[in-house]
Amino acid sequence: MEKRIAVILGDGIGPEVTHQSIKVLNAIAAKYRHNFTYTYGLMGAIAIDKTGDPLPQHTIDICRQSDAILFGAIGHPKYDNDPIAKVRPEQGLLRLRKELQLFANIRPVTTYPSLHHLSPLKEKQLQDVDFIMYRELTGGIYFGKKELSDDGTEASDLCIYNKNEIERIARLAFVSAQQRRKKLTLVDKANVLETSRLWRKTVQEISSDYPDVKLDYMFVDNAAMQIIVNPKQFDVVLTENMFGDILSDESSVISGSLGLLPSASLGVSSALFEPIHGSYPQAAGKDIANPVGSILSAAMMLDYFGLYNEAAEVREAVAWTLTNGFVSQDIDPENPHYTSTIGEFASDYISNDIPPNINAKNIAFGKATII
Ligand SMILES: NC(=O)C1=CN([C@@H]2O[C@H](COP(=O)(O)OP(=O)(O)OC[C@H]3O[C@@H](n4cnc5c(N)ncnc54)[C@H](O)[C@@H]3O)[C@@H](O)[C@H]2O)C=CC1
Ligand SMILES: CC(C)CC(=O)C(=O)O
Ligand SMILES: [Mg+2]
Repeated sequence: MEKRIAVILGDGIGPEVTHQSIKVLNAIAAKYRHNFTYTYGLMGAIAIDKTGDPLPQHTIDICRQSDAILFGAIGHPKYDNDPIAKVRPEQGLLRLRKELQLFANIRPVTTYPSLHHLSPLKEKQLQDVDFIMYRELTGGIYFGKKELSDDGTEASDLCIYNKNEIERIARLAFVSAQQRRKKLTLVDKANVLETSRLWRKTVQEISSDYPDVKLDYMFVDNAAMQIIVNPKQFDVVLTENMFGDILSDESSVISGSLGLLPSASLGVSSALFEPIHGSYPQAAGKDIANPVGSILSAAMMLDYFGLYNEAAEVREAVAWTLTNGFVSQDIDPENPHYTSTIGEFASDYISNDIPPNINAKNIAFGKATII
């Protein structure tokens, strides 16, 4: 199969984690005789530095001309710490999502038994957790009108949703629930927010088209608590943009680290795949970030291409690295491995280059060589 992949490495750890995904995709391509070609575009702080624009037209063009987009992360402390900067890296990502109408952000949350003992949560809370979050991605408060008063002492952000925006992602979430455990939880703040009431009304109305799915509702403050105390109650979680942003970072604690969770952002004719984390600037260039969220995003991309066996093999390679202790310092600070080592081992596993009796404890920190 021939696929053109637009790659946006971005800022901070974006390049180093995305390079591991490319290693893994290349191993898949070689093994299954696919031809993946990569075209690179700039976005974020690096794009501002080089062009003055966080999303240059060239990047939009290559994204439109590709079959899928693989994205790292954007963001830089020089903008985070400058509240009056007018041009910001995040504007690039938000604009790209809007331009390509990437309205459905899908974030699966699973746990790995081999990591349970490293989790801050109790083992019994982690067993059998398997849910998927459908986060609306092109509407809501992130895209509403922003205002700052002339004297700079008052600010507002408008949260706006229309029925169509709610319905199109809700239908995807219902279909996902039909293919899973047939439960859909709408998370909102309908006791307070008019937009949330529109979400409830719209989702209620279309629920009759999916009679086999049990629909329930949860206020977002309660959901933030339930995700930690009883995560296995969830199957498909549907929510608006900002709530989904916050709850999915929180959900990553169940898996073990923010660095583990992948995502797919689907639109009408484009699809983008990115880990849910940001640019983690403290780790940039140190080869210590967890690449698994990015690698699993590449697996979601393979699913999107219809390459289900290949996607399953990438997930198997990741599970193998985690089970055998090839993990980064966020997972195991006592015995950490480099980002690049984990990527190499995952791709070697796919290429069948891994000796069966390999053990992380016999590997020097950061070196993909057996002692
Ligand atoms: N999609 C994107 O590109 C996003 C960009 N950002 C931007 O990223 C920058 C940093 O934001 P933060 O709030 O610090 O969020 P962040 O997600 O970059 O990092 C938060 C914390 O999560 C952990 N972490 C994140 N990714 C990790 C990885 N791969 N491996 C191991 N640990 C990891 C680290 O402990 C880190 O301090 C900001 O400029 C922000 O605007 C934030 C979220 C998403
Ligand atoms: C720029 C932010 C809205 C990105 C983010 O936090 C996310 O998509 O998870
Ligand atoms: Mg986020």
